[in-house]
Amino acid sequence: MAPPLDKRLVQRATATRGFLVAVALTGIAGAVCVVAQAWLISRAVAGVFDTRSTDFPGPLPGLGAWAAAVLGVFAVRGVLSWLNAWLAHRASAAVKSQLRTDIMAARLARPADSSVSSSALITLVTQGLDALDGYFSKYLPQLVMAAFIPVLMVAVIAANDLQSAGIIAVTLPLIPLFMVLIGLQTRDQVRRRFRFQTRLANHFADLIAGLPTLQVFGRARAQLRGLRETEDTSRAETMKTLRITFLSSGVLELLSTLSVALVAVSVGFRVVDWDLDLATSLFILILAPEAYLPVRQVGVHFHDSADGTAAAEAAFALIEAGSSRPGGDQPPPDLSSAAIVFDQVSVTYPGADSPALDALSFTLRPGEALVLVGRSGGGKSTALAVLMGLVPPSVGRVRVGGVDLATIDMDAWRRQLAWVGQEPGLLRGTIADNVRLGFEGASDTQVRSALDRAGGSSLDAGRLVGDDGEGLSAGERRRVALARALVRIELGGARLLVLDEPTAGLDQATEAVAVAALRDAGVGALLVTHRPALLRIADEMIAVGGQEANR
Ligand SMILES: Nc1ncnc2c1ncn2[C@@H]1O[C@H](COP(=O)(O)OP(=O)(O)OP(=O)(O)O)[C@@H](O)[C@H]1O
Repeated sequence: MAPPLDKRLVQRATATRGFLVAVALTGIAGAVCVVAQAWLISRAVAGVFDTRSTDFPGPLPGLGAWAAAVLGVFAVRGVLSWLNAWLAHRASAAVKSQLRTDIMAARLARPADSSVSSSALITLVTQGLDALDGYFSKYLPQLVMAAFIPVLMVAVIAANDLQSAGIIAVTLPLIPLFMVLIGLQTRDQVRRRFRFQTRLANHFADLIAGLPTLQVFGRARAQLRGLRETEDTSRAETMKTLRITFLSSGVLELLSTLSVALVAVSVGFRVVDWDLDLATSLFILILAPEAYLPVRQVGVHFHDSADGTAAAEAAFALIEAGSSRPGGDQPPPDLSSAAIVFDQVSVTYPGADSPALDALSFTLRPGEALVLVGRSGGGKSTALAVLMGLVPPSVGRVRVGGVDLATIDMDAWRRQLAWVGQEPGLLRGTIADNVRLGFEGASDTQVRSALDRAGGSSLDAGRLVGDDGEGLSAGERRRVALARALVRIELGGARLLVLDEPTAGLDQATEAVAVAALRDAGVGALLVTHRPALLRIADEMIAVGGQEANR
């Protein structure tokens, strides 16, 4: 079973401690109202039946005052319970927002982390964390109330009748005991359900993204079958969890009902024997279930919150992985005069048996253009990712002007780089907006000039681009990315071009224009390409993944 109180969740809830204290206080104030209400009802009812009662308020008309008092307490309880729910939801919203910010910061620290897919990340920050509502708005406040209210109830009952208080004090701990036993059985089930739900969400996201391919290959229907199977499994897991939830609340309900019945039997016998007056017995009978209720509710809300805690575990794993930011604090040496040295750099991705990049060594001097060549899958893109600080070397090191890249401030280092990837990342907005990612202050004329020199003279800078470059051809995306890199060098002060097949998909004439622009950029370049036009501007070729180098 998950611990009753997840320390990491509560520690993260720094913004919400005030809220949580207020939630507990309103809950306890509500319990005091319950005691007052029980007292009023028991006196009023006993007064009607027990003409010998000294508290008898008089004949029936006098009951009006009692009824008004009970209604007053009801109203106060209503307000307190509304306030309690409002505060709990505020606390939950604040924690979720804090966790989302932390997850995004962790992802930004390790943007190339392949251990969590984008769709899994999206599922986690949306519906995953929303499941924490149950934890913060129900479970946590209930846990605090379960710590105070039963003690208050037992103390009040003990002041009136020690025997009833004794029965409650003995039977009450059985409920948490059973909760622990049930929790031990449900822990694995809850985790399994969370995994299935995440898998279903990922499967669905993949399916939507790959729909055109699946249609062309005539596999869309087969995939739908697969989706249905995953959905069926997820439904079966949900039903299993629900069965356990209903069963466990039934067990806890039965246990507390039997315990209250014990109190009722003991009180009943003593009322018959005139050992206990009617008002006190009614008071105890009304209060007894209230002593068990908060503890029982903890069990109910524990299941409500289980999805949230499973999501929180996934969130913490991500945040903790992201807390080890690549790089350090050292300012990077200026690439106009510093050489980059790869010294026996190897990378083995998590879970892989063999290295993706094996003992790569080369020196890139200032202003030099160096091309990485080699078989597909040989590790060329991985070498570029190491240079940009997106993937840490598993073995070996990269030195810049003699300084280990692992100790350099990554933000400052990346300001010296202009990057064009195999699949350039474009954001929703205009083409000009995407070019300005290279340098925010670029004027319209500068954007236009960069687009022209990148072979994009036919591209309208004001044209809208959808999510992830939707609406642009692969070649058009590369030209926008090239223009962005040029702006980065000319206006943003970048000193090294990092290019991964930047002219793939361009026709010869457009490629010639782009290559000329890259040659004229006047900075060093580390590029991966198989295109002869680009190979010609290289000062040196480095073999990666087994192919011989050609000088
Ligand atoms: N994020 C990742 N997680 C796990 N393995 C990866 C990851 N990225 C790449 N790989 C694997 O590492 C190896 C090298 O990949 P990389 O993309 O660096 O090769 P490449 O030489 O650039 O290939 P290509 O010329 O086809 O673009 C491949 O076997 C690839 O499957």
